[in-house]
Amino acid sequence: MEIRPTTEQDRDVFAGTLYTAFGRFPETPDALFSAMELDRGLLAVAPDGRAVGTAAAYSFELTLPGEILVPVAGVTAVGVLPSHRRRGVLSALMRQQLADVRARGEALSVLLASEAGIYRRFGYGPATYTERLTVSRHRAAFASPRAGEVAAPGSIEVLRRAECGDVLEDVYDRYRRARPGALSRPHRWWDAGAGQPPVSLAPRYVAVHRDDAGVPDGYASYSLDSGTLTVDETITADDAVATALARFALDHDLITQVVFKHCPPGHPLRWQFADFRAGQASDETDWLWVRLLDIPRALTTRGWEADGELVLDVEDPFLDERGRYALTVRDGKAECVRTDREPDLSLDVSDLGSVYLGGTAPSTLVRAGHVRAHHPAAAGLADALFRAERAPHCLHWF
Ligand SMILES: CC(=O)SCCNC(=O)CCNC(=O)[C@H](O)C(C)(C)COP(=O)(O)OP(=O)(O)OC[C@H]1O[C@@H](n2cnc3c(N)ncnc32)[C@H](O)[C@@H]1OP(=O)(O)O
Repeated sequence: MEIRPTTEQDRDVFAGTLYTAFGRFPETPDALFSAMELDRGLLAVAPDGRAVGTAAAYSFELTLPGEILVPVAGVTAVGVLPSHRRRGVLSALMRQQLADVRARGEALSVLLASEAGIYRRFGYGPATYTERLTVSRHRAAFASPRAGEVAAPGSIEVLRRAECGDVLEDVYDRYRRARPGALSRPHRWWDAGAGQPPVSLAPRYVAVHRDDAGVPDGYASYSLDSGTLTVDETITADDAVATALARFALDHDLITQVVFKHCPPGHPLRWQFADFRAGQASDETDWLWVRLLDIPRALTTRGWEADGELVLDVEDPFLDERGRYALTVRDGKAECVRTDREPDLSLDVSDLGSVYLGGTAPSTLVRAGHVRAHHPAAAGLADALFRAERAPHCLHWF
């Protein structure tokens, strides 16, 4: 079997193979295909010349703790024909793709996993989480007066998605730069309506918040159905604006409940209600999976809030690599060098991916038996070091 890069001429065969892998019959070519970077695509071709597997990657920027932006590969469009599964086609695609990502100089690769059982073996670990919050409108009074005080000054205008122009793109871009775990949404995504609402052009209303000077600083896209107002996403870098947009949704007439999709775990909204049980969290799930391809570079690039030292023994079975690294953080800057000192923790590269953005505590993985702590203080030390001031969150779908 051959793994070969794709070109524009492969668009139809790539799409056909991928759709068959997912068992779908799209009536029109998926808008997502207009955002596809076919120079980053791979086809697995059987000896008879038939394409049997696909993989691709988008070029995104990921925000790391410390508001540091890095280029990453956003792995996507992975599929193998049902007739050719469990013969190593995906493994061959992943091997080639990881080599390509490294060759491009990207230290990290990320993805959303269709099934959680697939990607650990390739070195990916779940790193950000998301949940939905369902709020009964009639129990949603804020604890006054304190919670009301944090609402932002400014105004809200309701637009249709098609009337929003560049507003959503601009607001999203400011938001994602300040939010660890967030991905860029390249212009062509907005242009082509590639993705989920409100990136797609599906009919939606959008509450656009503007500050006192009239500059858009937040939005919530939503739809109404059978008494439920569903918010696809609330995007703002300002907590007070998020509060104003939540209040707007909760005060909407003709509804009994508001469903806020894509909330980061620990969202402050529940704490703002007089009745703590007014909001119920559900459907917690992993979102972004992270894979480190250059461990010293990845560790020295992210921001750090606590000083400390840790020796990590990292195994990467898929790439047949192993390394022991001394990570030293002083004044928020990290150094990471190979060492032969005794390790504090031994872990798989997928577990390093899970803790990298600060969204998974190393001690949880020690307790789960994934990570080995070599002395009693090691897990606590690692927790203090990897913790991010703000939990990473990603809601971009790709
Ligand atoms: C980022 C994204 O695009 S996510 C989308 C992923 N794609 C899909 O879910 C589409 C439907 N599924 C498929 O197309 C295929 O089943 C794939 C791509 C998931 C797997 O392709 P395959 O060619 O069968 O995988 P391959 O034979 O290389 O398997 C490698 C290993 O992963 C395991 N594996 C493969 N798929 C799965 C799965 N869905 N769940 C658990 N384990 C899996 C195999 O058992 C094998 O394990 P082993 O090394 O211990 O023997």
